[in-house]
Amino acid sequence: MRTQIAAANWKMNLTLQQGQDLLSNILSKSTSVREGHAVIFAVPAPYLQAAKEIVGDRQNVYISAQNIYSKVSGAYTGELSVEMIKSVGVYHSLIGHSERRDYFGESNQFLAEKVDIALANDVTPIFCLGESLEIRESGKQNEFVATQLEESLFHLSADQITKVIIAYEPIWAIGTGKTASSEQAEEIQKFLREHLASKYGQAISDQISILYGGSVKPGNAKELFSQPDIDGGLVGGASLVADDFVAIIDALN
Ligand SMILES: O=C[C@H](O)COP(=O)(O)O
Repeated sequence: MRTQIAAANWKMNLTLQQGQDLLSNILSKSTSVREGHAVIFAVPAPYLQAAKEIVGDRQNVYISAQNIYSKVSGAYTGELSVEMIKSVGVYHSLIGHSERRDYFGESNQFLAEKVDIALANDVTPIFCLGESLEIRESGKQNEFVATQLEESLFHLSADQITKVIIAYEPIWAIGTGKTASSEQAEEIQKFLREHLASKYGQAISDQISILYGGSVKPGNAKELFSQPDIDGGLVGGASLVADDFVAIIDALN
């Protein structure tokens, strides 16, 4: 059984106090996260340490960065390194969120470097991919996400790929209130798993958690997460509301 994951992405929202209150509130309502499940909070960089302190030694709850740079240290003003996040006890990072790809021009090749630096430093990449509305309407979504996988991840060894969490996020469903139907999401996530299997074999592919992201809400989480190739969600807007995110955690299989 693959790990079933509810991952919150706060994006560029909340003050420190608001973030601390939200996290404490969620953890007080979701007191234990059972084996086989994981709850991850991708918080703004200045809050990583405080968030980590709130989580303490709770089992299966993790704090994540929203981005890392492809180098360990050096003259890269404004960037965040794996060594920095590890120094505050954080061992996860989103990599390749569509907002990073779109607004900051992050290419598949550049993201491959970020994945490499993360894995070389025992940081788990939560690697995001997904197609735009234009690509979806042209019917080329499978081809597009296959290229994203190939160019950023297919250089990894079988051992390395099992350490990556993948999040499929159709750009047209992010923050728009339009969710991919559970059939649409399952269809492409099944394809992603088959594509991983074509490279690494079914046994390896079956170990990789593939999350769905894009307007996940309490009302649709259960149906999405009950699909065979959807192993939880990467949640933006609804992760900013304690009761909503707790309901999404509760919807994990
Ligand atoms: O990282 C999360 C995704 O971008 C989804 O955001 P959303 O739940 O607000 O649509």
